[in-house]
Amino acid sequence: MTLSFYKYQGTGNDFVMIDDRSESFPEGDLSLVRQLCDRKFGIGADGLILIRNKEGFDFEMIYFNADGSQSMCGNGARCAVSFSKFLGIIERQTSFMAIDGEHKAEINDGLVSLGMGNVSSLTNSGKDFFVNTGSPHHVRFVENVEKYPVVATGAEIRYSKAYEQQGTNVNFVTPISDDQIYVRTYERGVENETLSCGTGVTACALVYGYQNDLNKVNIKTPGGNLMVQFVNSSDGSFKNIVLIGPAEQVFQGVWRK
Ligand SMILES: N[C@@H](CCC[C@H](N)C(=O)O)C(=O)O
Repeated sequence: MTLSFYKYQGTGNDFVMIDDRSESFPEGDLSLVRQLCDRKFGIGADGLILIRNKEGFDFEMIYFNADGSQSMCGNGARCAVSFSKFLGIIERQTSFMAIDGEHKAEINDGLVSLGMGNVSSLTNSGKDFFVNTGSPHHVRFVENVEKYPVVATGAEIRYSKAYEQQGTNVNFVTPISDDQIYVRTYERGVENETLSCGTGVTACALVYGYQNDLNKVNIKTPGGNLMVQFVNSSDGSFKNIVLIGPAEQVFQGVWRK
């Protein structure tokens, strides 16, 4: 089998990107997805994205975590927008389909602004929060996130009774200033910490915005900086949510097996 691919990263969350408008990728072959994402025996990535044609939209993004499971991916979607521009499918603005529905996005000077789905509520989980931003996210505020045991505690929460059914991503947050937070994320489907998680930082920004009556939050992650803007209704519901940050092509190649 021969497969042409591109590698993209968005604040260090990295993806194998495949132009699959011909629909030749065997999308049901999850062991192939796992193999391609394997960092020792494959190309290596947090996830794999197929770009396909979709009637009524510029394209469809089909996202797989490194373990073959599927969900919405914010950083992956920003990379998919950048890749679609590279392929000549879009110019500056787009409307595309993802697993959680339609998204609109725009590229300006390498920065991708991605419209996210509305969030109707934040749920309290003890002192923590749960928010679904297209993917499920547990949010915990901690003293010093740079020193926090993200992988050990993240795995404990992800596999806890409360999330037995679907699992969850787990975010740890330390405020840096009135409008900036530092976020580290344990990702379901990668089963490890990633350098950044787009739906995760969005969830954390909404919780911080709710607590501090903000409409915009800057986020630092181990992989770089992001910004989330939103209309905050002050009752735990949010609309016009936009995730903004860089998305870059790293290399292209051919995989043979
Ligand atoms: N890295 C992603 C989130 C990918 C999905 C997640 N691991 C899940 O299974 O819920 C992002 O940038 O949002």
